Amino acid sequence: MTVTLEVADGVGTLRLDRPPMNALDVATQDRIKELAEEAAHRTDVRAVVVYGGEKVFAAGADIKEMRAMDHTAMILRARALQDSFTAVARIPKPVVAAVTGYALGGGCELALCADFRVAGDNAKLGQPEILLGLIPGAGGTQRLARLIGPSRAKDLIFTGRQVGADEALALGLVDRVVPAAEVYEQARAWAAALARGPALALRAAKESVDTGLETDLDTGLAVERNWFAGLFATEDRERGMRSFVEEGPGRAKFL
Ligand SMILES: CCCCCCCCCCCCC[C@H](O)CC(=O)SCCNC(=O)CCNC(=O)[C@H](O)C(C)(C)COP(=O)(O)OP(=O)(O)OC[C@H]1O[C@@H](n2cnc3c(N)ncnc32)[C@H](O)[C@@H]1OP(=O)(O)O
Repeated sequence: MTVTLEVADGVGTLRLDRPPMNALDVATQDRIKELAEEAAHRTDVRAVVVYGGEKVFAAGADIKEMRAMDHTAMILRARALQDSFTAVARIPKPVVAAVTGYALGGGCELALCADFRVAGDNAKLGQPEILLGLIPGAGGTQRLARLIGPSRAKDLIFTGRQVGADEALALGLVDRVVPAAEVYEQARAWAAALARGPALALRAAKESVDTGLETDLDTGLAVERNWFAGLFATEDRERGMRSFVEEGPGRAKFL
């Protein structure tokens, strides 16, 4: 199976394994959607790591498969492709991408669906679709511009150039750069720390920030205030405020 979901200690690892470069064919894209939806609903999954293995995250869509496609086939396929990646972005739990080696095209677009990206010091990211006469087709034009700004996103999309880990960190495309051998370990540790947090408050925070990026300010503020008020009904809120009052500041933190 090219994609699996392994769950341990509250962390679900969405693992791509389609040698040699984790090229994303249709079957893999569909499987990513299925497992993202499973991770979203499983109560034993409180945070997620997306991982392609020690050597490569994903080199993008399977060009050999795409080459056989005609315009009609892609018209029929394009929405399902975006939906498979949006399923990852919509997981209502913290998601950390563990980026080893190449994350190109659809691979970079998959990493953009995570909340955070930990990159190995040898990682190379980019959207090289322009070199194929295409543009990113799995959300990259939207998510990259929202993450690093429109002009930086246009630079990467117009040129198709790859950026190394240090430049990706400077751009804000990745959040942490670690030795290549430690990528999964560090990404999982981050996810595990978040998995210890108040699940509903984390869901509220993610949905409020993400919805705000997709709508007008008034709607975003409405989402925030509804969640803020709603969280007053939770046990986590009771416990958090009780521990502050009875045990002092700092007791409530979980990270
Ligand atoms: C109804 C039917 C539908 C069917 C169609 C399905 C539609 C799917 C649509 C998905 C669209 C996603 C949207 C996305 O925006 C579009 C893309 O992602 S386009 C692809 C973008 N990626 C790239 O352009 C990267 C291409 N690869 C490279 O540049 C290089 O391989 C590399 C990653 C820089 C690594 O270089 P090297 O280290 O030199 O290694 P090789 O080049 O020799 O590669 C090793 C081996 O892997 C194969 N390979 C690498 N990348 C891909 C790929 N993207 N697709 C397929 N195969 C790939 C390469 O051919 C070699 O294979 P080998 O020769 O060993 O057999």
